[in-house]
Amino acid sequence: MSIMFGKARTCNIVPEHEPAECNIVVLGAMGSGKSALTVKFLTKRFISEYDPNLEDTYSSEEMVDQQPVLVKVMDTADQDGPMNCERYLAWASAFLIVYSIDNRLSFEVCQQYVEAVTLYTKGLHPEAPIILVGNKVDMERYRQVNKTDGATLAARFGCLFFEVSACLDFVSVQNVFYEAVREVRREAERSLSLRPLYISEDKAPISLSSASLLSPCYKELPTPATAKLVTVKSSRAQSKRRAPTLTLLKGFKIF
Ligand SMILES: Nc1nc2c(ncn2[C@@H]2O[C@H](COP(=O)(O)OP(=O)(O)OP(=O)(O)O)[C@@H](O)[C@H]2O)c(=O)[nH]1
Repeated sequence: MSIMFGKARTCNIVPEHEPAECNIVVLGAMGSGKSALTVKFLTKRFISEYDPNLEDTYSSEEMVDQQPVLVKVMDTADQDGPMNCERYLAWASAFLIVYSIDNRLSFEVCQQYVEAVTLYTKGLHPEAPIILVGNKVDMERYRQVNKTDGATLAARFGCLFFEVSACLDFVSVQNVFYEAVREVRREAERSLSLRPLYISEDKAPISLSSASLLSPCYKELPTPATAKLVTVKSSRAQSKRRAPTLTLLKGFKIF
Protein backbone atom coordinates (compact mmCIF):
# COMPACT_ATOMS: atom_id res chain seq x y z
CA MET A 1 0.00 0.00 0.00
CA SER A 2 1.46 3.39 -0.82
CA ILE A 3 0.02 6.83 -0.28
CA MET A 4 0.41 9.26 -3.17
CA PHE A 5 -0.89 12.81 -2.84
CA GLY A 6 -3.33 11.72 -0.17
CA LYS A 7 -4.92 8.96 -2.24
CA ALA A 8 -4.49 5.45 -0.90
CA ARG A 9 -3.55 3.10 -3.73
CA THR A 10 -2.44 -0.50 -3.75
CA CYS A 11 0.22 -1.90 -6.00
CA ASN A 12 0.38 -5.52 -7.02
CA ILE A 13 3.81 -6.64 -5.99
CA VAL A 14 4.88 -9.38 -8.34
CA PRO A 15 7.81 -11.18 -6.69
CA GLU A 16 10.61 -12.00 -9.05
CA HIS A 17 12.05 -15.48 -8.74
CA GLU A 18 15.48 -14.66 -10.01
CA PRO A 19 18.01 -14.25 -7.18
CA ALA A 20 19.08 -10.69 -6.74
CA GLU A 21 22.63 -9.87 -7.72
CA CYS A 22 25.24 -8.02 -5.72
CA ASN A 23 28.41 -6.80 -7.39
CA ILE A 24 31.26 -6.42 -4.90
CA VAL A 25 34.54 -4.76 -5.92
CA VAL A 26 37.58 -5.54 -3.75
CA LEU A 27 40.06 -2.66 -3.72
CA GLY A 28 43.29 -1.95 -1.87
CA ALA A 29 47.05 -1.72 -2.01
CA MET A 30 49.13 -4.47 -3.61
CA GLY A 31 49.79 -7.27 -1.15
CA SER A 32 47.01 -6.28 1.27
CA GLY A 33 45.24 -9.61 0.73
CA LYS A 34 42.43 -8.81 -1.75
CA SER A 35 42.89 -12.07 -3.66
CA ALA A 36 43.37 -14.12 -0.51
CA LEU A 37 40.13 -12.73 0.96
CA THR A 38 38.26 -13.31 -2.32
CA VAL A 39 39.47 -16.91 -2.61
CA LYS A 40 38.79 -17.58 1.08
CA PHE A 41 35.20 -16.40 0.62
CA LEU A 42 34.72 -18.48 -2.53
CA THR A 43 36.55 -21.66 -1.50
CA LYS A 44 37.02 -21.48 2.29
CA ARG A 45 40.75 -21.90 1.62
CA PHE A 46 43.77 -19.64 2.01
CA ILE A 47 46.00 -19.10 -1.02
CA SER A 48 49.70 -18.57 -0.73
CA GLU A 49 50.78 -17.71 -4.27
CA TYR A 50 49.02 -15.68 -6.92
CA ASP A 51 49.62 -13.69 -10.06
CA PRO A 52 49.73 -10.11 -8.68
CA ASN A 53 48.62 -8.68 -12.02
CA LEU A 54 45.60 -10.94 -12.32
CA GLU A 55 42.29 -9.12 -12.12
CA ASP A 56 39.23 -11.34 -12.34
CA THR A 57 35.54 -11.36 -11.53
CA TYR A 58 33.96 -14.42 -9.91
CA SER A 59 30.37 -15.26 -9.08
CA SER A 60 28.91 -17.42 -6.37
CA GLU A 61 25.32 -18.28 -5.44
CA GLU A 62 24.84 -17.44 -1.77
CA MET A 63 22.00 -17.49 0.73
CA VAL A 64 22.16 -14.38 2.90
CA ASP A 65 19.50 -14.22 5.63
CA GLN A 66 17.43 -16.89 3.86
CA GLN A 67 17.38 -14.85 0.64
CA PRO A 68 19.27 -16.15 -2.43
CA VAL A 69 21.71 -13.72 -3.98
CA LEU A 70 24.21 -14.05 -6.81
CA VAL A 71 27.37 -12.46 -5.42
CA LYS A 72 29.82 -11.27 -8.06
CA VAL A 73 33.28 -10.38 -6.77
CA MET A 74 35.73 -8.31 -8.79
CA ASP A 75 39.23 -8.86 -7.39
CA THR A 76 41.14 -5.82 -8.68
CA ALA A 77 44.88 -5.41 -9.17
CA ASP A 78 46.03 -1.80 -9.32
CA GLN A 79 49.76 -1.15 -9.27
CA ASP A 80 49.66 1.89 -6.98
CA GLY A 81 46.43 3.34 -5.71
CA PRO A 82 43.15 4.22 -7.44
CA MET A 83 43.75 3.91 -11.19
CA ASN A 84 41.21 4.08 -14.05
CA CYS A 85 38.41 3.54 -11.52
CA GLU A 86 35.74 3.77 -14.22
CA ARG A 87 36.16 0.06 -14.91
CA TYR A 88 34.39 -0.74 -11.67
CA LEU A 89 32.69 2.37 -10.21
CA ALA A 90 29.46 2.07 -12.23
CA TRP A 91 29.37 -1.73 -11.94
CA ALA A 92 29.72 -1.93 -8.16
CA SER A 93 26.89 -2.46 -5.72
CA ALA A 94 29.41 -2.34 -2.84
CA PHE A 95 33.13 -1.89 -2.21
CA LEU A 96 35.46 -3.77 0.12
CA ILE A 97 38.52 -1.57 0.64
CA VAL A 98 41.34 -3.62 2.12
CA TYR A 99 44.57 -2.76 3.89
CA SER A 100 47.01 -4.89 5.82
CA ILE A 101 47.36 -4.13 9.54
CA ASP A 102 51.09 -4.83 9.33
CA ASN A 103 51.66 -2.28 6.56
CA ARG A 104 51.10 1.44 7.23
CA LEU A 105 51.50 2.34 3.57
CA SER A 106 48.63 0.02 2.62
CA PHE A 107 46.44 1.93 5.09
CA GLU A 108 47.36 5.23 3.46
CA VAL A 109 46.57 3.81 0.00
CA CYS A 110 43.31 2.53 1.43
CA GLN A 111 42.39 6.10 2.44
CA GLN A 112 42.96 7.20 -1.16
CA TYR A 113 40.51 4.52 -2.31
CA VAL A 114 37.91 5.54 0.27
CA GLU A 115 38.14 9.17 -0.84
CA ALA A 116 38.02 8.29 -4.58
CA VAL A 117 35.03 5.95 -4.19
CA THR A 118 33.16 8.34 -1.88
CA LEU A 119 33.63 11.15 -4.40
CA TYR A 120 31.76 9.02 -6.94
CA THR A 121 29.07 7.43 -4.79
CA LYS A 122 28.05 10.40 -2.61
CA GLY A 123 24.60 11.54 -3.56
CA LEU A 124 23.82 8.49 -5.71
CA HIS A 125 20.60 6.65 -4.86
CA PRO A 126 21.10 3.95 -3.82
CA GLU A 127 24.61 4.72 -2.68
CA ALA A 128 27.08 1.83 -3.01
CA PRO A 129 28.29 1.09 0.54
CA ILE A 130 31.96 0.87 1.45
CA ILE A 131 33.29 -1.68 3.93
CA LEU A 132 36.75 -1.02 5.34
CA VAL A 133 38.73 -4.22 5.96
CA GLY A 134 41.91 -4.45 8.03
CA ASN A 135 43.40 -7.78 6.87
CA LYS A 136 46.18 -10.01 8.29
CA VAL A 137 45.05 -9.62 11.88
CA ASP A 138 47.05 -12.81 12.54
CA MET A 139 50.16 -10.61 12.15
CA GLU A 140 49.42 -8.84 15.42
CA ARG A 141 53.03 -8.81 16.50
CA TYR A 142 53.94 -6.80 13.38
CA ARG A 143 50.95 -4.47 13.64
CA GLN A 144 51.56 -0.97 12.20
CA VAL A 145 47.93 0.18 12.00
CA ASN A 146 45.95 0.39 15.25
CA LYS A 147 42.38 -0.84 15.22
CA THR A 148 41.32 2.66 16.30
CA ASP A 149 42.94 4.11 13.17
CA GLY A 150 40.71 1.89 11.04
CA ALA A 151 37.63 2.60 13.14
CA THR A 152 38.28 6.35 12.96
CA LEU A 153 38.64 6.30 9.17
CA ALA A 154 35.47 4.21 8.84
CA ALA A 155 33.53 6.58 11.11
CA ARG A 156 34.73 9.58 9.12
CA PHE A 157 33.25 8.14 5.92
CA GLY A 158 30.29 6.34 7.46
CA CYS A 159 31.55 2.86 6.50
CA LEU A 160 31.42 -0.46 8.27
CA PHE A 161 34.80 -1.67 9.54
CA PHE A 162 36.15 -5.17 10.20
CA GLU A 163 39.55 -6.62 11.06
CA VAL A 164 39.96 -10.16 9.71
CA SER A 165 42.54 -12.61 8.49
CA ALA A 166 42.33 -14.47 5.20
CA CYS A 167 44.36 -17.28 6.75
CA LEU A 168 42.31 -17.73 9.91
CA ASP A 169 38.61 -18.56 10.28
CA PHE A 170 36.36 -18.57 7.25
CA VAL A 171 33.21 -17.26 8.99
CA SER A 172 34.73 -13.83 9.72
CA VAL A 173 35.69 -13.43 6.06
CA GLN A 174 32.30 -14.67 4.86
CA ASN A 175 30.65 -12.22 7.25
CA VAL A 176 32.41 -9.26 5.60
CA PHE A 177 30.96 -10.21 2.19
CA TYR A 178 27.56 -10.95 3.70
CA GLU A 179 27.53 -7.59 5.49
CA ALA A 180 28.20 -5.97 2.10
CA VAL A 181 25.08 -7.71 0.72
CA ARG A 182 23.05 -6.64 3.76
CA GLU A 183 24.24 -3.03 3.39
CA VAL A 184 23.22 -3.05 -0.30
CA ARG A 185 19.77 -4.34 0.67
CA ARG A 186 19.44 -1.73 3.44
CA GLU A 187 20.55 1.04 1.09
CA ALA A 188 18.09 -0.13 -1.58
CA GLU A 189 15.28 -0.03 1.01
CA ARG A 190 16.38 3.42 2.18
CA SER A 191 16.56 4.68 -1.39
CA LEU A 192 13.13 3.28 -2.20
CA SER A 193 11.56 4.89 0.86
CA LEU A 194 12.86 8.25 -0.34
CA ARG A 195 11.17 7.94 -3.72
CA PRO A 196 7.39 8.38 -4.02
CA LEU A 197 5.94 5.44 -5.92
CA TYR A 198 4.09 6.59 -9.01
CA ILE A 199 1.25 4.22 -9.76
CA SER A 200 -1.50 4.73 -12.23
CA GLU A 201 -4.22 2.36 -13.47
CA ASP A 202 -2.64 1.98 -16.89
CA LYS A 203 0.79 1.09 -15.54
CA ALA A 204 1.98 -2.50 -15.17
CA PRO A 205 2.05 -3.79 -11.58
CA ILE A 206 5.22 -2.62 -9.87
CA SER A 207 7.52 -5.36 -8.71
CA LEU A 208 9.32 -4.44 -5.50
CA SER A 209 10.93 -7.79 -4.93
CA SER A 210 14.41 -7.92 -3.53
CA ALA A 211 15.63 -8.25 -7.11
CA SER A 212 14.17 -4.94 -8.21
CA LEU A 213 14.97 -3.43 -4.79
CA LEU A 214 18.52 -4.26 -5.66
CA SER A 215 18.01 -3.26 -9.30
CA PRO A 216 21.02 -0.95 -8.98
CA CYS A 217 22.95 -4.24 -8.83
CA TYR A 218 21.69 -5.18 -12.29
CA LYS A 219 24.33 -3.19 -14.03
CA GLU A 220 25.88 -4.26 -17.26
CA LEU A 221 29.23 -5.77 -16.45
CA PRO A 222 31.79 -3.41 -17.99
CA THR A 223 34.19 -4.93 -20.45
CA PRO A 224 37.35 -3.71 -18.72
CA ALA A 225 40.60 -4.59 -20.41
CA THR A 226 41.65 -7.26 -17.92
CA ALA A 227 38.62 -8.52 -15.98
CA LYS A 228 37.00 -11.70 -17.27
CA LEU A 229 33.87 -13.26 -15.84
CA VAL A 230 34.84 -16.60 -14.38
CA THR A 231 31.96 -18.47 -12.83
CA VAL A 232 32.85 -20.17 -9.61
CA LYS A 233 29.91 -21.89 -7.99
CA SER A 234 30.80 -22.17 -4.39
CA SER A 235 30.79 -25.67 -2.95
CA ARG A 236 28.52 -24.07 -0.39
CA ALA A 237 25.83 -23.28 -2.94
CA GLN A 238 22.53 -24.07 -1.21
CA SER A 239 20.82 -24.33 -4.58
CA LYS A 240 19.55 -27.89 -4.98
CA ARG A 241 18.86 -27.29 -8.64
CA ARG A 242 22.40 -27.35 -9.85
CA ALA A 243 25.21 -29.47 -8.51
CA PRO A 244 27.74 -27.02 -7.11
CA THR A 245 30.90 -26.96 -9.18
CA LEU A 246 34.10 -25.21 -8.39
CA THR A 247 36.36 -24.09 -11.18
CA LEU A 248 39.76 -23.62 -9.65
CA LEU A 249 40.78 -20.01 -9.96
CA LYS A 250 43.41 -19.40 -12.63
CA GLY A 251 46.61 -17.97 -11.23
CA PHE A 252 45.96 -19.13 -7.67
CA LYS A 253 47.73 -22.00 -5.95
CA ILE A 254 45.32 -23.36 -3.37
CA PHE A 255 46.45 -25.73 -0.69
N1 LIG B 1 49.68 -13.72 7.33
C1 LIG B 1 48.79 -13.43 6.37
N2 LIG B 1 49.17 -13.35 5.08
C2 LIG B 1 48.22 -13.02 4.16
C3 LIG B 1 46.88 -12.79 4.51
N3 LIG B 1 46.18 -12.48 3.36
C4 LIG B 1 47.08 -12.53 2.35
N4 LIG B 1 48.30 -12.86 2.83
C5 LIG B 1 49.55 -13.00 2.07
O1 LIG B 1 49.87 -11.72 1.57
C6 LIG B 1 50.40 -11.82 0.23
C7 LIG B 1 49.51 -11.01 -0.71
O2 LIG B 1 48.21 -11.59 -0.71
P1 LIG B 1 47.24 -11.32 -1.94
O3 LIG B 1 45.90 -11.85 -1.61
O4 LIG B 1 47.82 -11.80 -3.19
O5 LIG B 1 47.21 -9.72 -1.95
P2 LIG B 1 46.57 -8.79 -3.08
O6 LIG B 1 46.04 -7.58 -2.40
O7 LIG B 1 45.65 -9.57 -3.92
O8 LIG B 1 47.86 -8.40 -3.91
P3 LIG B 1 47.88 -7.97 -5.45
O9 LIG B 1 47.30 -9.11 -6.22
O10 LIG B 1 49.31 -7.72 -5.73
O11 LIG B 1 47.04 -6.72 -5.55
C8 LIG B 1 50.40 -13.32 -0.11
O12 LIG B 1 51.68 -13.82 0.18
C9 LIG B 1 49.39 -13.91 0.84
O13 LIG B 1 49.69 -15.26 1.16
C10 LIG B 1 46.51 -12.89 5.89
O14 LIG B 1 45.36 -12.70 6.30
N5 LIG B 1 47.50 -13.21 6.77
